[in-house]
Amino acid sequence: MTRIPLIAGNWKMFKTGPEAVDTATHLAQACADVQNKDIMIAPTYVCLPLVATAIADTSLHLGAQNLHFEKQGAFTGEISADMLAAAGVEYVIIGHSERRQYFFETDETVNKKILAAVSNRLKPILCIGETLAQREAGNTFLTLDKQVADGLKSVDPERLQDLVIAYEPVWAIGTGETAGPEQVETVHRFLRTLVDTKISSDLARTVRIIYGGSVKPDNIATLMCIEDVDGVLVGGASLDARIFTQIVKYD
Ligand SMILES: O=C[C@H](O)COP(=O)(O)O
Repeated sequence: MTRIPLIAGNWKMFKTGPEAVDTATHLAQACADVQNKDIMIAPTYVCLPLVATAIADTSLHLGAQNLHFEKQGAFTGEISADMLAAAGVEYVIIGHSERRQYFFETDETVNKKILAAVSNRLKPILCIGETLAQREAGNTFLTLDKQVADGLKSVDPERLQDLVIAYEPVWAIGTGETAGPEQVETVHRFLRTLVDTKISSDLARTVRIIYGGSVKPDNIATLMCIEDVDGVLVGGASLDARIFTQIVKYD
């Protein structure tokens, strides 16, 4: 089973519209010759239509950083899945640890968001990861098991064909700390086995499991050599088109 690597950039709350268009345009030009890799960028909501236009005739894919699970309604400040789809969005990041930590997202709301995403043919990137305290308490696998099981609860596996799972140890995000290759290999193998045993063997073969947490040009090759690592979710190092291009073109 060949899984096309996904190199995804999460721009978090950075860049104005013109800055996002400029970075996306430079990235698209620099990566025009890249084959057999999916490159995705996720700007802020207000930049989505601008970036969608800027990358329309390029190989780049567009993602959003969040969504609301309701279709519409009195939810001030929120955006629904079908609004994202109508804006040209293809992927959506769900359950990022910053959303869980600062905006009190739970596995239950993550689950509703996954359901809303797949109902609107958006490709969900389910973010999971243990905190340092959970790792030190020996609860890494327990934490990840729960996040996957609860996050994907009651979702028909047939609708998860485009699912991406992003393993992002919370202690490695924006800290310069990267999980060691053995740690990443062990967790990714665990996650694929988990999908196999608890959800579907077919899905276990196709699901892309990507790594996030201080990915940089100097560690990307090591990470991508690891079995069961199907790509990366990059924060800080995706903000500069030149640096992100080095990550995309790691080989
Ligand atoms: O979504 C991306 C992750 O939070 C990783 O961020 P980072 O590459 O800045 O550590």
